[in-house]
Amino acid sequence: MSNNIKHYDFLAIGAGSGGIASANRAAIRGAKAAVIEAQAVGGTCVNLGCVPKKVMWYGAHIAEAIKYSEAYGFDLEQTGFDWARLVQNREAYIERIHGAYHRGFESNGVDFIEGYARFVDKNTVEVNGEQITADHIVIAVGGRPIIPDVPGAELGIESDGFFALTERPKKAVVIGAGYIAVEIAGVLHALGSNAHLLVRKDRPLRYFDKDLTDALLDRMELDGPVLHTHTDVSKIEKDDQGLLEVHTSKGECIDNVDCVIWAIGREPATDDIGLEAAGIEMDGEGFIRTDKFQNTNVEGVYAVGDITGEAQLTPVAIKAGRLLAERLFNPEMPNVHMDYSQIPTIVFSHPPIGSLGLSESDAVEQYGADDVKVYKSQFAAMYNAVTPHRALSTFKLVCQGENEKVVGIHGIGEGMDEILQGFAVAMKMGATKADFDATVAIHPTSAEEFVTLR
Ligand SMILES: Cc1cc2nc3c(=O)[nH]c(=O)nc-3n(C[C@H](O)[C@H](O)[C@H](O)COP(=O)(O)OP(=O)(O)OC[C@H]3O[C@@H](n4cnc5c(N)ncnc54)[C@H](O)[C@@H]3O)c2cc1C
Ligand SMILES: NC(=O)c1ccc[n+]([C@@H]2O[C@H](COP(=O)([O-])OP(=O)(O)OC[C@H]3O[C@@H](n4cnc5c(N)ncnc54)[C@H](O)[C@@H]3O)[C@@H](O)[C@H]2O)c1
Repeated sequence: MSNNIKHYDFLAIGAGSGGIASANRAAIRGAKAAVIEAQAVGGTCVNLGCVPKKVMWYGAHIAEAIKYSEAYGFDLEQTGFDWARLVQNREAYIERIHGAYHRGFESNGVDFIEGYARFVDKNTVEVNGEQITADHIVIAVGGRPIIPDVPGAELGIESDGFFALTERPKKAVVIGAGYIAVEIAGVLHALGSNAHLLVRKDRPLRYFDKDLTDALLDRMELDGPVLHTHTDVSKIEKDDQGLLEVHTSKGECIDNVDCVIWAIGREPATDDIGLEAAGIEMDGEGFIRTDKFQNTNVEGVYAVGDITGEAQLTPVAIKAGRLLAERLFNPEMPNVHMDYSQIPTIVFSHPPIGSLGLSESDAVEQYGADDVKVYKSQFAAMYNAVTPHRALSTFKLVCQGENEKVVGIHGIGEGMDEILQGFAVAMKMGATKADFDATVAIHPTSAEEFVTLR
């Protein structure tokens, strides 16, 4: 091998959640490791996903608290809201995270290479005209938002564009029914935009337990944003004033819109990374499917994170990346792999939704109705109870079998985003309803509902 070709034990393509985690862990285990990134270190989660989204959600949370503060005795006069200042502070925070990543690379001995990588062969990639070789290469290139093929679609933005907004839209139309659509529409509404959410079927988040989405529909009806069900977009046009008109399949036109946001899913970023040069196979949608060890069809090449099409969540990419590095470089863990079952998830809606395991309908389908028992509570969280906003929370456990093993934990309500993690440990350990009942409640909380369900 020529001396001017850099060679590594482990090379990650993409410095997002999966790439960073795997390269750091490989280096910690003694491998000579590098990570290549074409854009900003941290990837989607840090720059265009979880982090900026959660900051906006906290902003929305404060707006809601101000709204109901009167009932708590406050006499506030809100004279304005500075979207630009929130964005500036958010981006400054993200800059600090970038710094922390670079310090992490330095202390672990990971080389950070800026540039766009393409495979030359299974052990070689080209970046900035330079070739780099590695014994092990992990593809962690993530995905990007989809814009559909609808007339005028380009007049809209997607989640990346949402985070680039420097002022609050006056009237926004969000199209889509998944996490991103629900979260962005909720944030816009709470921060004072006239926000509309357009879904093609009867409700957003259709793959979640129906009791949760029923409750979400009630909240949207009570609080907003305006939900348009059974609505497809047929075209988008610009009016004389430069505002947008969103035409729907129902023959309606939502006019005077200054921001249209597509949130209809993400596509894998595999189209231009030279997979064919290395003989790496994709599925029909462009995802790189792996076995449980994150192996692709080519020896020495792996994939982790969103690009695998598995649960597209940051902690999943991180865990899969770390476990891959352990398997490759830690002799004590030669067979370790990610367990993709029982992944807890939160939708940062208003209020948040938490979900883990089987929905009631999935449990019935899997085990039969006679083998499934559901415990459910609807209640007004104390936070709301003293305000005129008597909105309800819904918490439920789905149990299976004679010993009532908990196979599903679901909730929508204030605090649910922080409640689920601990219960996820219990479920992972195989807890039964009796174990929940044997646990002393913490009062007064919403979480105590889960251990007092009858
Ligand atoms: C709006 C939004 C909100 C989200 N909120 C949450 C949340 O609250 N919680 C949660 O768990 N998940 C959330 N997610 C999902 C989460 O961001 C992803 O699951 C996670 O970032 C996936 O990590 P990854 O490493 O697979 O890919 P990414 O984080 O997407 O990283 C891939 C990186 O690879 C780089 N890259 C691509 N091609 C190349 C190349 N050829 N050469 C070099 N670099 C390349 C890209 O620039 C990118 O930085 C959200 C996503 C979005 C879009
Ligand atoms: N809180 C979180 O953890 C969080 C937040 C945001 C994103 N994410 C992750 O990112 C992934 C991507 O999120 P997403 O919301 O983009 O995708 P998604 O796959 O969750 O939802 C896309 C939605 O758009 C709908 N859709 C598709 N084409 C459409 C069209 N032409 N018109 C109208 N609707 C259409 C689909 O029916 C689907 O409901 C999620 O699956 C999730 O794993 C997680």
